[in-house]
Amino acid sequence: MAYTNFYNGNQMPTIGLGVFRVENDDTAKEAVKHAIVSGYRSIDAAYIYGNESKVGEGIAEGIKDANIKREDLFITSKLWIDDYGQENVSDAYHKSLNLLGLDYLDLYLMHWPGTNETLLLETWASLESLYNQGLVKNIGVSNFNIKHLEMLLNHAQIKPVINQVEFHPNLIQTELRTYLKEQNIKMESWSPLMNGEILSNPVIKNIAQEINKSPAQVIIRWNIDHDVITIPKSITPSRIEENLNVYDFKLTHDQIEQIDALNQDKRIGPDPAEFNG
Ligand SMILES: NC(=O)C1=CN([C@@H]2O[C@H](COP(=O)(O)OP(=O)(O)OC[C@H]3O[C@@H](n4cnc5c(N)ncnc54)[C@H](OP(=O)(O)O)[C@@H]3O)[C@@H](O)[C@H]2O)C=CC1
Ligand SMILES: O=C1CO[C@H](CO)[C@@H](O)[C@@H]1O
Repeated sequence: MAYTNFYNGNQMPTIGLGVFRVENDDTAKEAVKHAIVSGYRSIDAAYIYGNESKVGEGIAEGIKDANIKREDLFITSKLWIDDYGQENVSDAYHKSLNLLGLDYLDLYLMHWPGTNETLLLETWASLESLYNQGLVKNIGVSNFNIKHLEMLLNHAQIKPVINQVEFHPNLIQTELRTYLKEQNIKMESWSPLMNGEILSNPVIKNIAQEINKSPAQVIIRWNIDHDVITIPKSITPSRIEENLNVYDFKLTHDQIEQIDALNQDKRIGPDPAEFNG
């Protein structure tokens, strides 16, 4: 497993398993367990996904079956907008911990900026408080655009280590990526495979054929080559394994440029400037 360094010296696995739209039953448990046994060390969960309890069971069984320790894993969850505000954050954090069966998270993210600046800043201050109390190892944000980040950084005591945003070959986020690099904040990509849609793109398929890898592996490698942490979701054991198996090759400069050229600034999810849950 390869790791990405945060500005604070902590490290996060470059690839993790996403669990959005995974049923809160044995599907979630088995996918997470299979991922851990196959070598994954990072899981991207969220309260709003409604599956933290079965994800937690998968984590517990994965630790046992892979014969590793909790500290070997990097578990992320996200604070949903309904729980923003100073009076709610600590309860929401502990609610996620209880569901996951954990006593700390490696990373807790504000899931969306929302449209209320005061509430955003108050909520970030509450995350800082969790961090300062040693209850969570790292704090970060998700779906923040440059405007949200500038506002946050004007007030924050602690910088987010990460911004998790939509990123795939049709939305390459050049401006935001440059800004995050300048700020020393890591980018993490959600829906890296465009929820499967981009896998049949002829350019991607061509490159995959050229190097004898799958389209998903090409895109995941393209994330790594752009220094973007990524969390492809799969509940299919062979795909879970395939998506981690990208460390024995690199894309050429030309192949990276071909994929970059697929950009259309096209989102499959909401625009953070407007979305409010
Ligand atoms: N912060 C945020 O606002 C958001 C965060 N996320 C996070 O990002 C994660 C990933 O994004 P997500 O939207 O789930 O979509 P992805 O882009 O990861 O695509 C998942 C889809 O691709 C399929 N797939 C996965 N691997 C392969 C493969 N090797 N070959 C062929 N098909 C494959 C999966 O099928 P199958 O499962 O059937 O194998 C599934 O249908 C989420 O699970 C979540 O953790 C997502 C959205 C928003
Ligand atoms: O991570 C995500 C998936 O679930 C949420 C809604 O159900 C989305 O808003 C969010 O972006």
